[in-house]
Amino acid sequence: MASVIPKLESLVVNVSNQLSPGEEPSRAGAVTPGIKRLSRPLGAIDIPHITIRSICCIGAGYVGGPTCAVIAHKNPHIKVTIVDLNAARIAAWNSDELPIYEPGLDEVVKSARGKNLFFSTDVDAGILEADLIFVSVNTPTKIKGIGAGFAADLGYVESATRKIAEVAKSDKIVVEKSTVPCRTAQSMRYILEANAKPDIHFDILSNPEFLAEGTAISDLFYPDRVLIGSLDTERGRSAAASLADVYAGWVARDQIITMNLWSSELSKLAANALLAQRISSINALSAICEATGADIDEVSYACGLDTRIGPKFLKASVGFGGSCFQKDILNLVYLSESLHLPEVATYWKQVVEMNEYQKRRFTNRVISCLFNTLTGKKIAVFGFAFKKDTGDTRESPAITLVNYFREEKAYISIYDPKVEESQVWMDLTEPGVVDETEIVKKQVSIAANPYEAAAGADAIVICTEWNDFRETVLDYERIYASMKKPAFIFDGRLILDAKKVSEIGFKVETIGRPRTTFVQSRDFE
Ligand SMILES: NC(=O)c1ccc[n+]([C@@H]2O[C@H](COP(=O)([O-])OP(=O)(O)OC[C@H]3O[C@@H](n4cnc5c(N)ncnc54)[C@H](O)[C@@H]3O)[C@@H](O)[C@H]2O)c1
Ligand SMILES: O=c1ccn([C@@H]2O[C@H](COP(=O)(O)OP(=O)(O)O[C@H]3O[C@H](CO)[C@@H](O)[C@H](O)[C@H]3O)[C@@H](O)[C@H]2O)c(=O)[nH]1
Repeated sequence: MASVIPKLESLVVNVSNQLSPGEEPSRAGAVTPGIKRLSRPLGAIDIPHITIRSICCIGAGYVGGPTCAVIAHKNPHIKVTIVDLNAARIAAWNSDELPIYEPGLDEVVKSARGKNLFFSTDVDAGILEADLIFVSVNTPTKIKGIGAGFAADLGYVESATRKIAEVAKSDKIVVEKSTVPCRTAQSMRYILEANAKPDIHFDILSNPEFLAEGTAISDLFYPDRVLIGSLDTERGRSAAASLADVYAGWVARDQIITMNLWSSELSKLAANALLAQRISSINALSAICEATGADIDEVSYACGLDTRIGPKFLKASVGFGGSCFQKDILNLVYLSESLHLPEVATYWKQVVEMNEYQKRRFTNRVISCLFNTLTGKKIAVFGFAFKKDTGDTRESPAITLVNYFREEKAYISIYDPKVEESQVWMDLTEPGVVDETEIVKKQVSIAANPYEAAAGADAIVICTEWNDFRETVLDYERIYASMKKPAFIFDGRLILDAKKVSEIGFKVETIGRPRTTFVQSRDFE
């Protein structure tokens, strides 16, 4: 696998003159009868196109699973088969315990599974049968080789693409669902055409996914937009029309947008970069609030009322996590560097650096409030998932914080309502290091509930904004009674009514609000 990665990457960043005549992406304003392109909705389809009867999705992960389950649920006439090499994951999709937690997902899967929705490890059979194939495999940040730490590892995309070329015996529409660097579709086309059987044609579309974890089902049911990128050729437009029909099973036509392939690929990276940038901006301002007496929630509210800014994604936090934001921004940084645009690269990199700073800054505040030492102290960590309503811990800020606390020789007790215990040990250890879990367990334990986590603790640190941690849900008086005194709460998610909780006796420290306790050098109040 590793040996093919540089090949694909070099194609991705060096293809400026490699399109065939007549296959140049459309120019601004070009309108094809029946298809409105370039940010305009896809209207009534009056160009010939095939009706999709069978879909295969390669990759049964956080995106492939929910997205294609919803497609099946909303299109009972389409057979949808989701395939994956991971047999345990497929077995879980076929069981009562789905492999991912997502509100509403169980109902959607149960409505269609066994009727027109199937989960299988038989990748070849899925490909053979399908008219349209989603490639929804992982595209993690490369950890070795050229671009390590920044570039997307396209090995899984390449491998899935080669498999399609090897197996297909009829024309296929191949859809990039994974988040990929700009011009990956070109690389996929080279691979498909170079390996295809005679007289078999592949059309490639980009159809990035914008769902957020925790709200995946409602995001899929009511998307802000569905984006389809295609070549501006007759075949490209026709393939886009076929995919648009699938979404039109439940999405209004004027929300289905078509544009050129490269705009579509870049729009996905751009949307994530812009969202993450808002969080880093508000987190940077939270540091100013803490030092001045301003309140970040009030600042967010005031700014968000400006209709040009809007209120969403302005919640200060202990830092953004999740499998996408950091990975996709680093991908954009790498793309910018590959295109010899160092200033652009530096600009976006700062969004990630600010996020790292926020996690360090919050940890420093915990240490400083706890009288400048964590040695031997017990810290209860409330929440380990990267956000509420998911069991996903990828890039969760809680992992970074727990590691910082460990370095300070604290004992840490973690409670999260959805994260599996085995996942916590995986996240806190290096892969392949023998017996490391046993070493970690000397300092870290997993609690069955928040009361157990907090018992005997010096401080609670709220890392995830689960509703379960609000003072309206938890009995903080009981928790206070069980803790060492002074008992601290560090609210890294702005979910508590600090006044109410401090009335119980807690010392409450909230991100983006001035310090209330043990201020040595300056009186901020
Ligand atoms: N997680 C999200 O919320 C989200 C949202 C939008 C877009 N994305 C993007 O979607 C893509 C998938 O993300 P995810 O979170 O679903 O990843 P994931 O790791 O949960 O799932 C990917 C799956 O693909 C399978 N796979 C890899 N190579 C395969 C192959 N050759 N054949 C069959 N199966 C194969 C893996 O076994 C895995 O189960 C990524 O590019 C990601 O950036 C993710
Ligand atoms: O105001 C905010 C909003 C979010 N977050 C944090 O940001 C991270 C990401 O949250 P969110 O964007 O809601 O979840 P994701 O599942 O990572 O979804 C993002 O990444 C997906 C993968 O590309 C995209 O499809 C989605 O559109 C995009 O929102 C989480 O740690 C949140 O707690 C904040 O700190 N403050």
